Amino acid sequence: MPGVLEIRDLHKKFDTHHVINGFSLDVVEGTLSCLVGPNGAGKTTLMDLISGRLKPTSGSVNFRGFELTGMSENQIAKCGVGRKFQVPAVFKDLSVEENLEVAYSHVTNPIRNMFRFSDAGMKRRLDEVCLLVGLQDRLHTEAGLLSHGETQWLEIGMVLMQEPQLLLLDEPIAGMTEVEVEKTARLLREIRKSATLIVVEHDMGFVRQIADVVTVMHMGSLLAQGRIDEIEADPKVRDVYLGTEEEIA
Ligand SMILES: Nc1ncnc2c1ncn2[C@@H]1O[C@H](COP(=O)(O)OP(=O)(O)OP(=O)(O)O)[C@@H](O)[C@H]1O
Repeated sequence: MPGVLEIRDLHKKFDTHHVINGFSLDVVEGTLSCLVGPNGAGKTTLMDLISGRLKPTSGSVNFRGFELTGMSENQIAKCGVGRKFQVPAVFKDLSVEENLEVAYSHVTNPIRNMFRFSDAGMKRRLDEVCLLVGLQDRLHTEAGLLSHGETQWLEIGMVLMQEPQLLLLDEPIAGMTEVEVEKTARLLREIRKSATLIVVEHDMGFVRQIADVVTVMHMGSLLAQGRIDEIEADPKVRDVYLGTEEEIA
């Protein structure tokens, strides 16, 4: 099946340090892929290259026919690629609703910010997103007063305001309670109904819960890709990442 995202022979060097080393990948539309691999494998750098935060040394990142490598971060966002970082970047003094409004205006058009209260499209999206991330009862709460989990969901909501077709998430459950993790798993499966997701994740229990496809990186290259059971049984993945059976369990 053709990929909605096609990465070909991607390289990124920081001086002499070859961090992404001939990485190629096809991501199928409507799937939730988990990107795993040892510390320093290049996962975050890869997300930075897809979202335009970094420029590759060479290679191609094609999303829905658009070559992203020559585009700015903002242009890439407008093409439908949304990114959520591990550390939330919400505006703590603004309410949940205001944060979502700002996120909507930011990508559509900054000038829209001035007219946001009369924007019916934004209101519709705000209602949809609040319901999806479960913050409909916290609309008027200052973001700084939210729990850790709620803050993460707000930030996911802020990215969703831009209606991304591809959503990149960096370790979304870091620091969450068990209940929050369950809720986040449900949320990501729900988002998957209308978008493709790539989630960088270390927690293999969570990966088992959510992933359609698992992509394993090692030293800047693709080591393996497949269903979770295939990945967990793959000797080369066990060698460099998962370790022994006891460690997997
Ligand atoms: N701006 C930079 N300059 C130099 N080296 C960098 C830079 N950014 C990342 N690196 C190096 O690139 C390598 C890959 O880092 P990256 O953060 O992408 O790995 P990762 O797989 O996300 O690791 P982790 O799971 O620990 O977050 C590391 O050795 C890191 O030190």
